[in-house]
Amino acid sequence: MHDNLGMTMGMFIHDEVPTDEVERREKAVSALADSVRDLVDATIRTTVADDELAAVRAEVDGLVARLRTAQLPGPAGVRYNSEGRSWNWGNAVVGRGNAVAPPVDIVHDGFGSAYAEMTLGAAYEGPPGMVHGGVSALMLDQIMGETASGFRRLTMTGTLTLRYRRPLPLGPVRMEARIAHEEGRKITVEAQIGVRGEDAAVEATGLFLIPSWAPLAETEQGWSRSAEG
Ligand SMILES: CCCCCCCCCCCC(=O)SCCNC(=O)CCNC(=O)[C@H](O)C(C)(C)COP(=O)(O)OP(=O)(O)OC[C@H]1O[C@@H](n2cnc3c(N)ncnc32)[C@H](O)[C@@H]1OP(=O)(O)O
Repeated sequence: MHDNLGMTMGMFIHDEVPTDEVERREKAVSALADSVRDLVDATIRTTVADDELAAVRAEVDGLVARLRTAQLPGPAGVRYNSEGRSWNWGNAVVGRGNAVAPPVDIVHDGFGSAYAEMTLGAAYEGPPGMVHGGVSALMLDQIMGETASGFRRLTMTGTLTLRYRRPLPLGPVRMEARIAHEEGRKITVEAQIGVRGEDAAVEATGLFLIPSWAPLAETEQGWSRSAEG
């Protein structure tokens, strides 16, 4: 039988880059990702003529070639240094270098509770003018996982249950998560996303597990910034 323990702690990359250097690079990478996100939005909504599209495409291809002159052999991974700083610039939700990720900035207001406010544009559409249900699920999974972990322990999503109560319009949205219950390696998190100040559009309950291969105890320093399984 194929076991499911394909992951190990060793998959997290110890990368001894000083924290100030990580932060400098993170700023630069985030700025580029923001511009690329803008490019995605502009691509979706542009009505310029076909020959102008072709001209823009040639310029974009040139930029891609420049970035490819020096790059990692695979995904960005989850990295950490011995100062307790971690970074995961490719993460599908909070990766600072990931322009495909929605513009989410999760705030942890104490252990076991978090929120995020963001504006979702044309790139996240499902039903006309509404946020795609999978995008809501994606963002909720991340905030719930981070809430379960609190950057003190490693957690992975075991089960995620969503109830889509009403459509969520594109535009400014808010999500919130909190730990509802905890027992051994099992952490239950409740969350919701909706228009700020209105009833929730999507409610979520999730069971997050500290995998059997990960330390159960909290780390001494914790991870000061996002990492994920
Ligand atoms: C750096 C930090 C920052 C962390 C920041 C976190 C941000 C994360 C955001 C991203 C989150 C993701 O996308 S994570 C990626 C999506 N999730 C995954 O890929 C997980 C894939 N599944 C697995 O790797 C594994 O099945 C695990 C780790 C979930 C469980 O394996 P295990 O650790 O060996 O667990 P096991 O001993 O079998 O079971 C322990 C107990 O849990 C129950 N259990 C096991 N699996 C499940 C399940 N899926 N749903 C419900 N319950 C389950 C069992 O019945 C058992 O109950 P009992 O008998 O004890 O009663």
